Amino acid sequence: MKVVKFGGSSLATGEQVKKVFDIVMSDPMRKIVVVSAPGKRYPEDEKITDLLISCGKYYLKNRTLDHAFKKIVERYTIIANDLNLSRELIDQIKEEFVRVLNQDFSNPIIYLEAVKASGEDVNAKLVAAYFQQCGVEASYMNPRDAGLLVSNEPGNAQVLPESYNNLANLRNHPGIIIFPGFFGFNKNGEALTFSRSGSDITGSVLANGVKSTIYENFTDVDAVYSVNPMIIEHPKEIREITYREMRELSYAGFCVLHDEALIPAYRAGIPVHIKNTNNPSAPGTKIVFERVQKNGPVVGIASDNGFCSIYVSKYLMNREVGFGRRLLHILEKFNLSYEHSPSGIDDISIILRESQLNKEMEKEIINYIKYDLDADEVKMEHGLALIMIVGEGMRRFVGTAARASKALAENNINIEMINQGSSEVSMMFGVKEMDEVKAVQALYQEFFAKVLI
Ligand SMILES: Nc1ncnc2c1ncn2[C@@H]1O[C@H](COP(=O)(O)OP(=O)(O)O)[C@@H](O)[C@H]1O
Ligand SMILES: N[C@@H](CC(=O)OP(=O)(O)O)C(=O)O
Repeated sequence: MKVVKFGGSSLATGEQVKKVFDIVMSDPMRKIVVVSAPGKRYPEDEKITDLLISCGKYYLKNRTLDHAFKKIVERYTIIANDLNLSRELIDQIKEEFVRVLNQDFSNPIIYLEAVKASGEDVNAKLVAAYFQQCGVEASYMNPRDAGLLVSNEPGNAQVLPESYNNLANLRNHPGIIIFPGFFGFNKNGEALTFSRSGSDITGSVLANGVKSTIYENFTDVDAVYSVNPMIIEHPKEIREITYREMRELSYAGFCVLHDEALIPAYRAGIPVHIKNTNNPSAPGTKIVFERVQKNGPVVGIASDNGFCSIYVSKYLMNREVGFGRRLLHILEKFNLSYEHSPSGIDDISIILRESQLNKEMEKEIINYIKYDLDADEVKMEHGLALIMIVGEGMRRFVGTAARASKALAENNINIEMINQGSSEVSMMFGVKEMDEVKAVQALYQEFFAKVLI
């Protein structure tokens, strides 16, 4: 049995849904199909999930349907019409969105979660209706009926361990199951979503639950590339990558797969295969336990921006037992998570996502650190980009950091900080945001220009 996930780009139009159908039908092992809500048809287009967020917020405030609602119904209507689905189904879709928008308003956060989840839920019903119309035994599966239980963390839910046993029963379900991605239910029966792009997580969780032979994740690119294709044109394709390498790269900016989508598959030893809905015969990328080392130490280079650093210096910090703990405790008080913390004898930097902070908090944090920790200097630096070079081979190859630093120096890029991951499969370079693209290009030249993948 195989679990197959199709992302928003694979379901953005009726034509795309037909491709999805052909792909599923071409392999009788493909029994569980996880779907996202329709995504962008072209770069400036809007994703259904974004439209739902804006429409839900508006309805909550004004109790009237706005322009976003019209666009949502229009998108599903176009898709349904392209697939020759009945007028009745289109009316049901509209009624379903009106029903979701008129649910209990008492908890605005829970309300918005249900609205967000409805994009996937309605799409799964639509896709199931199309499969049935084509004469295939297929049915929509509600995550609540399947027992997909999640934690009470709106917009960032985690799967509860008991879900896996519940989901195992799907193995006995007749025909093809069309399962909405992106959300599950808490123990009160309320819909809660994973973080954005979380349908990838649903696919991986289902793959683990039913012990799928493989988890196939269909998207709109031929493979995972060694670098974001928006930065380098036609970058080298990765054929095989380990779970650990892929998790590092996903977390650091390879948005092709959600970084939390690897662990459930990994724990059950299920390989993940990234493939292209628009070119299903392309070999794609396999995510596996171990791979044969080819072509040097680095498998991929990811980057992301929107980071800041808190630099703290204090003479004899090295001798002060508990300094690090007290510093991190201050961040904990402000409910801040951090990414890295490179340190020296008398100083330490904490790298955080800027979006967690505002000016007020910033001032307060600096004061706390200055006075509670009696620091000599505390400063906040904004506008940082983090570049991550990743590869299991880095453990064995000598001189990877030197090659990377030399490539950056030759391109006149100042390195603000360097941090090697403890597992030695990743190395982080902090640069100014304005240097991000140039830095990725320089590193790509250094590590991939002469490689034959
Ligand atoms: N290293 C990479 N390899 C492949 N795609 C990448 C990479 N980094 C970023 N991407 C982007 O990820 C996109 C696919 O992810 P996403 O839009 O979430 O797909 P889906 O709609 O299938 O969920 C690609 O179109 C590509 O622009
Ligand atoms: N539709 C949700 C979940 C998702 O996974 O979407 P996509 O497959 O288009 O990344 C989102 O936009 O976040």
